[in-house]
Amino acid sequence: MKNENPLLYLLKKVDWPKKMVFAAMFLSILGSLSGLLVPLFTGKLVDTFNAENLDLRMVWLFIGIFLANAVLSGIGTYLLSKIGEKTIYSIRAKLWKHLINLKMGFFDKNESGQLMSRITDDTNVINLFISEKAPSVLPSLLTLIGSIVMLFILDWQMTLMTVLILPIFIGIMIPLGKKMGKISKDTQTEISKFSGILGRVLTEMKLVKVTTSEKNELEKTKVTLLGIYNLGLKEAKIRAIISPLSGIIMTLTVAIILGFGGIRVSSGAITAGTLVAMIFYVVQLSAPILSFSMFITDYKKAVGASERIYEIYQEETEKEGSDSNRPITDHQDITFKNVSFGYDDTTIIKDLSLSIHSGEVTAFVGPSGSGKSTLFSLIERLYPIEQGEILYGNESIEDIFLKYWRQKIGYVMQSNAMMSGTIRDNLTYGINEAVSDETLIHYTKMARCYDFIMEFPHGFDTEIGERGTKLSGGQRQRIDIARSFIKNPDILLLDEATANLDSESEYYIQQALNELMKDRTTIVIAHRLATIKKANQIIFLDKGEITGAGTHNDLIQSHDKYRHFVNTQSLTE
Ligand SMILES: Nc1ncnc2c1ncn2[C@@H]1O[C@H](COP(=O)(O)OP(=O)(O)OP(=O)(O)O)[C@@H](O)[C@H]1O
Repeated sequence: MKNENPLLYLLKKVDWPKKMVFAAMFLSILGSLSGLLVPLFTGKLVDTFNAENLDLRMVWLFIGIFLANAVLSGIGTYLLSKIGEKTIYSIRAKLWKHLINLKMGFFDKNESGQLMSRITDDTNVINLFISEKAPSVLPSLLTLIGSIVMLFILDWQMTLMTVLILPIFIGIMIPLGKKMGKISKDTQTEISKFSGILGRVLTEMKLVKVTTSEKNELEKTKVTLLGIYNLGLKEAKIRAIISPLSGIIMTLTVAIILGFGGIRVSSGAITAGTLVAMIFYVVQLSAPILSFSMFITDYKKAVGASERIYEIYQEETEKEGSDSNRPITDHQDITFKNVSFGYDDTTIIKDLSLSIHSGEVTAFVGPSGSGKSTLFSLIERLYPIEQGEILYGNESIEDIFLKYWRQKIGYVMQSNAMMSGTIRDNLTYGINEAVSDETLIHYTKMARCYDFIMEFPHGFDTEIGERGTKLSGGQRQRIDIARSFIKNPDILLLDEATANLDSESEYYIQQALNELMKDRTTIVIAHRLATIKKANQIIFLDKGEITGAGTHNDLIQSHDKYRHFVNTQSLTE
């Protein structure tokens, strides 16, 4: 696996349009072969012209071959490019599909801007290679080999002298190509770093402004931008060597042919027509030689870009769990059995066992960093459990089809995550069937957000800006709650927001939550005394361990830390 060619690895993943590949190859081969006849006929024409009996049929045949060559090459090139475009489409679509299904841990480790750069910039480099460079390989190769063969046939001694230059050329090109590959890989890394910074800064612009960090951020990007600039210069230097070198080799070859050719024509060893044909072939050779010399560098660039995409492919996607058709019984208890978990080496959840009864309210309380949100992530199966298991009824949640499991759960996050788009888009995000206006009105009324939505001129179709920035914190919470109403989940994970809201807003949210929690298994990270008092059981979590469980009254009497917690946390009444 280690030494696998990453570009080849990506190409193997593509669904090739086999018939089209075959047709395109056939046409390009035909085009190249007919192209090889053109110099030969030109030579013949020169010789016949000299003999004073110009054969008109020959002229027509020549024009015919010339036109056929042009048309065949044109169609062949188009088809090859079409295959290139299809290939890159397939690579992008598959990469995106793989990426979106990766485990949460991957997204914790990688900056979103950098990932975006891999999907856009890196695939662009590969795109250039596949849809523009690679399709010309076969026709170029045929023209190259064919022209050399024809040259040998016409005059092998003279040809031998000219092709001796080729190994020198190749000997220079290969190390240059390698260097170019490395530069390209470094450039892509720098570009993705730059995209990473852009992504980070642009999404947290408010933080940048209020901390007056513009200058610092500009300084950071300066280094990266200079890095990209210097790498660009290095690349330009190599290209500056390659282009004139190819020119020199070309001129040298033509000079040899002309010099020796002149002598051989005058000595009668070859005809003038043969010399014309030979020069024609040498000229025809120059295009493929040039494109091959660049091809090595473009290939190295594409391999460099593929390597970074290959790395993403080596990351594991989320396990879907078993059979997608097996139904799951609703309203089951959730049981943690000796669950241990850590994001990396440090254990966050330690050998935790607990039962969450169906239809009841279980509240988690405990100091910051004790692992409450982590437990929610484990229930959502965002991270794989290291030891133990979580059961739904008698079945491990890992065995339930992932999509079904997550559809059973409504998660009202503390951050009240929103997508840019309209209020309607956000209310129905993740819901696959059409949601009628009546349903929206019904549930937004239950979530106490209908009135404020209607105050906007565009109602449900109001744009809320990136991550809902055009809404207030309280408004976002209620839209998030309404979203959960519409989803109608069996299990509700509720991370109560700690944001201090005015008493009216707080009252509405409380009403909405009470409504939402009815007839569901509710697991709540509680910050409101009202929620805690209502809970059927309260779990006190401390450094990933349960140190107390019971009702509010039980714990107030028996658990010192709990009593202290309730008294000092100034929980919202
Ligand atoms: N994605 C992550 N990667 C690595 N470590 C993490 C991650 N998320 C949380 N942690 C760590 O896990 C520990 C528990 O965090 P968690 O968010 O579960 O605590 P919490 O009890 O919900 O805290 P709070 O009440 O402050 O939200 C913390 O030490 C935190 O640093």
